[in-house]
Amino acid sequence: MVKEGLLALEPEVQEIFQCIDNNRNFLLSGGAGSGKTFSLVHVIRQVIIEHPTAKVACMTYTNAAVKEIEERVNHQNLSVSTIHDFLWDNIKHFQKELKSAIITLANDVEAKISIDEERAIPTDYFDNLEKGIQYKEYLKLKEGIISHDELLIISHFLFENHPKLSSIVKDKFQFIFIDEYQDTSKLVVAIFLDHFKKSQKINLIGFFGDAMQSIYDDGIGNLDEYKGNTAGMVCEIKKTQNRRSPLKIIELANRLRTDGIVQEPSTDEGAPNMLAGQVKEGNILFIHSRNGDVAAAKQYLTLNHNWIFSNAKETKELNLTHNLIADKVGFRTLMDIYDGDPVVGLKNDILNKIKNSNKKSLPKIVINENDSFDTIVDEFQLRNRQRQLKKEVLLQDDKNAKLYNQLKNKPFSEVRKIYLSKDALVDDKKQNEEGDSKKGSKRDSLIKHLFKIQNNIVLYKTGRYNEFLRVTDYRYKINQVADKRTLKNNIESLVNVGNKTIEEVINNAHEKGICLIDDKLERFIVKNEYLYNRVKEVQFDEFQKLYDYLEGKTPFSTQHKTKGTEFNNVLVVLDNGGWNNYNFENLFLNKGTESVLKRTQKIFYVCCTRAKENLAVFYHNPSKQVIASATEWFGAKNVVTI
Ligand SMILES: Nc1ncnc2c1ncn2[C@@H]1O[C@H](COP(=O)(O)OP(=O)(O)OP(=O)(O)O)[C@@H](O)[C@H]1O
Repeated sequence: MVKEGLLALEPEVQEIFQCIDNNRNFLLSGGAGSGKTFSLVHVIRQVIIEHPTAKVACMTYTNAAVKEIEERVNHQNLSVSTIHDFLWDNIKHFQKELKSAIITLANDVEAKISIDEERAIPTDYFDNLEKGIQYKEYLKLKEGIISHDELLIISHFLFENHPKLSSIVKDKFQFIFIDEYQDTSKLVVAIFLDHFKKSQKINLIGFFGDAMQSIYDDGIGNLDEYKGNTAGMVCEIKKTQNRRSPLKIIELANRLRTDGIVQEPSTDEGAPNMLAGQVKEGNILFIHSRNGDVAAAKQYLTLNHNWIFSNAKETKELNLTHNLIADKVGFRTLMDIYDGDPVVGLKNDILNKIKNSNKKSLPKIVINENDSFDTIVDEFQLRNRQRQLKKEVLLQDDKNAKLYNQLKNKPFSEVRKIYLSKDALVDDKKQNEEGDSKKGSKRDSLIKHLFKIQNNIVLYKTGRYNEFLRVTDYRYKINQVADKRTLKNNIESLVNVGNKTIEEVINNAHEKGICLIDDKLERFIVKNEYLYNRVKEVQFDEFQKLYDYLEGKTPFSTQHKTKGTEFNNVLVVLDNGGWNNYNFENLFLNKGTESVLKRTQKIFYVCCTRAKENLAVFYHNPSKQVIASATEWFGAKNVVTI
């Protein structure tokens, strides 16, 4: 029987439906730009047509994919979420089992969950929790709060030991699709492919992804051990055509792949890499210089190849870390507060020492938590006499000394709670409309509040008045025309932030009724006094630069966050910023520690394959051997020195 609309679909999607018809789980694999995300959307749409009563869950990592899927398939039977939210939604109501799972795991020395208690954890340990077990951005196991890593471990345990749970989820979702499967944890794959089998109910799991693009160390990498044509295994369907990249980039990408998969340009006239029935040629360049000046490379591309870096939608500069980008965009102070606080660093060193002494067979370090931070620091310095005295070094710098003095007399029990993470600042995952942590934004409440203020400013400045009226807190005050006039005056006085500090703008936005200081922010300030005192003094216009960066309005992105996206012009900066998990020299020499080499090869593959027209790679001061490899990969005339 010819199915509705199916013939219009690509052959690989038709193959997927053969698997679906035979109740076989499947894996759609293919190199970058082969159109996996595109196919995922088609599969979901077709499933909804063919199975109008079935519920479909789709899990994905990248913002680009969430947006694309939500925009293109807007249907009540489809729920798109992260894997973590999916798991939590499905286990959170089983509080009794959850509590018992955590206790069992905490008492198992092999398991990676530990409740910091001297004794074995009794079975009634969580009986008096008011809100039960909760899932949050941070971990407080004693209070029943689990975070990302624990969620995976606990979910795995529950599905492993309660086949009924698998039945419930299988009944709820007849189709479960997982995008970018290569970066999914092994535990998650085990839930869907091992533990689901313990239930007789029928549902279908589909994976989409590319083993060469597994760029996070905690992912499964590939599904090799699950591939097969028998029930419960995954049937692999390969996409070999490339629809994104021009010829030269496809050729380069084929060299970079280490698994022997060779892509060919698509024969599809409608594909983005086709022009008048021909696949585009494209351009690739390897630029190097002695001084490592990326700005000079950009100028070269602007003058000689007409790249327009101010067009953030078309042109991107990819750097390995947010830290490498902070100076270029202009949010260095904020980055240093969240990612380089020397005093909190010292506190973390102490905590790590204590933690390690618990694990190793060394004498256990016991401290008095009521002692002042200063006392504990001194104690630790005495113990580690051979090391440089960090405190003394730290105090030589006036700014650091000021920070140290803020904390030195506080009890250690209080200082230990100061937790700073750059994710709270630079997570690019937007919060959902309800503003809750639900959809997994790691931004903290202060940064979320600043985003809210800046959203108001941007909407007004860009003339999107209706949207502005929908988001501003002033909306509740508007009863008559005069109120709108007041609002206009208020927002106009807020828009020009000049040299105002973050604190001044927060207060200003509150007083003018544009963005009110809410309970969440108030609680945050009380709980995070040290952090707030630092952030509040930074100029608001520095935050505005960060905002533009996270909203994709600057030409910068990290190499990891660029996965799943595509741009006309891509400049890849090969600088590891001191992060020795990556080694770009060894990438070209094909040597070095295997794990580092593989990791670097994969990130480089991801970066190069983002380009739809032109790719340039910038390398600071390469050796002769690196240039020799680059010449082989890029072609002699495409290796230029500036
Ligand atoms: N069947 C198709 N017809 C027309 N355009 C397509 C088709 N499939 C994919 N494309 C386009 O080709 C480009 C690459 O597709 P897509 O982003 O889905 O690839 P991908 O395999 O998910 O890539 P990556 O692994 O790099 O994320 C996109 O611009 C997409 O819109």
